[in-house]
Amino acid sequence: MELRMKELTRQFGGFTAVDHISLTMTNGVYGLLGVNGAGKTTLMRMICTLLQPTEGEILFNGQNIFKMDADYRKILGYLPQEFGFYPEFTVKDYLFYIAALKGLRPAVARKRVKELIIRTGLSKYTGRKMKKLSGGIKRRAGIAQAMLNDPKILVLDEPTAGLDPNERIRFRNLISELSEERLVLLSTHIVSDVEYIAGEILLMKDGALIRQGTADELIRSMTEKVWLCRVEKSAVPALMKNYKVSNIRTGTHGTELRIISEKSPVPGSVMEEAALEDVFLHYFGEKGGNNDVLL
Ligand SMILES: Nc1ncnc2c1ncn2[C@@H]1O[C@H](COP(=O)(O)OP(=O)(O)OP(=O)(O)O)[C@@H](O)[C@H]1O
Repeated sequence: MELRMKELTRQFGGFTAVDHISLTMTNGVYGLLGVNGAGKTTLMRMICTLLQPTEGEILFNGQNIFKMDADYRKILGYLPQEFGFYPEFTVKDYLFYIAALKGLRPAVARKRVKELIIRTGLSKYTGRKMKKLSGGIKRRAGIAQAMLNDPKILVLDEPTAGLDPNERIRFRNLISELSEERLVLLSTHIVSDVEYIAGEILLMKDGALIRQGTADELIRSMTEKVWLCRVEKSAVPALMKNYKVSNIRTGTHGTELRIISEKSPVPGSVMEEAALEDVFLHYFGEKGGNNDVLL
């Protein structure tokens, strides 16, 4: 299986939200990582045929997905950032409703709903109204609906947004499990969401794909280094202004900063091994302490 984007572009008026992206994906988990407004949702909406490209094309096994139309949607599952549901529906009603919309035969729908309720850990909540579910449980229902047609391509837009750390880990594990024998594309601006489960990480900035690779490959692609610097508290504002600071820890013996920089920022800085969070800051971070995406 192959999903291929060729020079994919989407403009809104004069603004280019997705800028000539060329990419080939096969089975496995792809993590689309970028700051807010990078163009992740726009890209995903095109992959889900909800938005026409201004230029370029998307091919599934060589066929244009917009021409494949319903045949393509049969093999697609999509969890949007905000997904609509009738608030009065119970989880079970909701899943059967989506199964009907997807054109599943009743016997198949019954089997799939049952399987997915177990797989997504929804057994306790089947009779609960959608409007009464917590964010994490609602997203489990969202994943279950996206999986109803056993899609070959599963697209998840910020599936962990607003989840607590436990739910986030549960979700990651679930996505890993679901990724067997299918392509999963998930978008996030949280590094840890993709660090362990994405075989391939795609870095998106201002509509373009600026890098792709495994976590290790991306770490090796850094031209800057990571430094641990212990300084007096009074030196912190100047360092924050002039460097990309990924972490600050204040202790009894002064303040320790983790800084991304080509050269040692202050005498006595110790070079540290880079992590994926540092890669994010290397490519997306700004000097001047404006790194709230990370902190
Ligand atoms: N329908 C639209 N009309 C005009 N501009 C749009 C439209 N949809 C998206 N944009 C713009 O395109 C850019 C990319 O938006 P998009 O939602 O794809 O980014 P994103 O990476 O998914 O961000 P977020 O993580 O905040 O959802 C933004 O500047 C956004 O304002």
